Amino acid sequence: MKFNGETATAFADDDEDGDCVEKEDDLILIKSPVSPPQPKRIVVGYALTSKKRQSFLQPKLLDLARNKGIVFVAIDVKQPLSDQGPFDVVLHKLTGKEWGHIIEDYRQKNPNVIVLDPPDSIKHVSNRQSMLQDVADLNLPDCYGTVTVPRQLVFTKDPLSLPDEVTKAGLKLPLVAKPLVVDGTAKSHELFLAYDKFSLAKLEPPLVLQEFVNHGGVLFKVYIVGEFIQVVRRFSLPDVCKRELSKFAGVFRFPRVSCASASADGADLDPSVAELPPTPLLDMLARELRNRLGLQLFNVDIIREYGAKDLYYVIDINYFPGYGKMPGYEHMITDFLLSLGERKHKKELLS
Ligand SMILES: O=P(O)(O)O[C@@H]1[C@@H](OP(=O)(O)O)[C@H](OP(=O)(O)O)[C@H](O)[C@H](OP(=O)(O)O)[C@H]1OP(=O)(O)O
Ligand SMILES: Nc1ncnc2c1ncn2[C@@H]1O[C@H](COP(=O)(O)OP(=O)(O)O)[C@@H](O)[C@H]1O
Ligand SMILES: [Mg+2]
Ligand SMILES: [Mg+2]
Repeated sequence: MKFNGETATAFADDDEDGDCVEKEDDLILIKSPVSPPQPKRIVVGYALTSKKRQSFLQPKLLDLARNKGIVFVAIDVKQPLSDQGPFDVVLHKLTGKEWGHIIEDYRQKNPNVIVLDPPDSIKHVSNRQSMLQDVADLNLPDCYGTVTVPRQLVFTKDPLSLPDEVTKAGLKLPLVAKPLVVDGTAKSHELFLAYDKFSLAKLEPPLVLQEFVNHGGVLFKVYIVGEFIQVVRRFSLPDVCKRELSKFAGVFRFPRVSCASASADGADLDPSVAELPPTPLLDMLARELRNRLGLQLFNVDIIREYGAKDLYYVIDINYFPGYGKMPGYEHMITDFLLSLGERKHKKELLS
């Protein structure tokens, strides 16, 4: 097409790849796309137990993710991981040493893939002693309250020597006895409340014996997803009074109260018990723990000592917890995955 002695061009239809084909007489020029670049699709491979798949990959998460260009792809653990993908992000929560080796090897060979989270960091929080060590070492400024851990003793020997060990360590009754290692089994969540130290001999080591802290029967679960934080209230064990302690003896198994999806958020609670920990305190705690633990997906169980307004105890840290119970979790997860995709994309452009 000629116009004023100059060559004018007209766009033909977009081709399949979005490149534009420009026709000029019998000359065909291929031009780069004129529309802004489309955001990259994020492919998330996941290796999860069937229980976790059901609770985490709910339709509301999958739908929102699809709308935001995030696709979830199941990893086949029976096939080599390197033959699958390519993935931008890998989410995993499976137990066993073998899986740990597979994922570590994959991480090393694929440094551009974001693996959530590193197996060594997960192992660190699967032991009830090491998981709290980082909290004990924190030394956060006290301006919004004090964060510490209950006094505790790790016991791995003959159970008959337990009462003596408890006396030597100077631990105060009652005690919570917890299996040392958390491995995803129901047994690793079988906890006991001990009213006297002699009955402890009935329990099976390795154990962590932790001083019970009265906290008004409410626990705060702080869910962390990268830089996002959300806190919910859950029901917990009731306080133990001195009279009760002098009246009873024995060890009592107690149910997983705080794990139940029933939230204590709407309950009619004593305001001094229900008041959430200050946001700046939780922000600081989450940031420090994320860095120290090297984890992005975890939650922290916190209690506040009854009658001591600003004294907080971290009692448990869980890797990749039950996010599906958290209201609006699908937004937090998809926003986080998008931020990872963006970070990965920028890194690739620079390399
Ligand atoms: O399944 P859920 O939703 O009860 O999640 C469990 C968590 O509950 P929470 O979100 O803290 O209320 C649970 O937290 P708690 O230890 O109960 O505080 C654990 O993280 C559990 O994993 P594992 O058995 O320790 O490997 C989590 O189990 P998995 O989902 O990882 O199997
Ligand atoms: N030191 C403690 N003082 C008071 N209550 C506790 C203490 N430790 C645990 N609990 C209660 O027991 C529940 C389970 O203990 P936790 O350490 O969180 O184990 P799990 O990993 O099985 O959730 C807590 O949610 C809380 O209700
Ligand atoms: Mg817990
Ligand atoms: Mg736990």
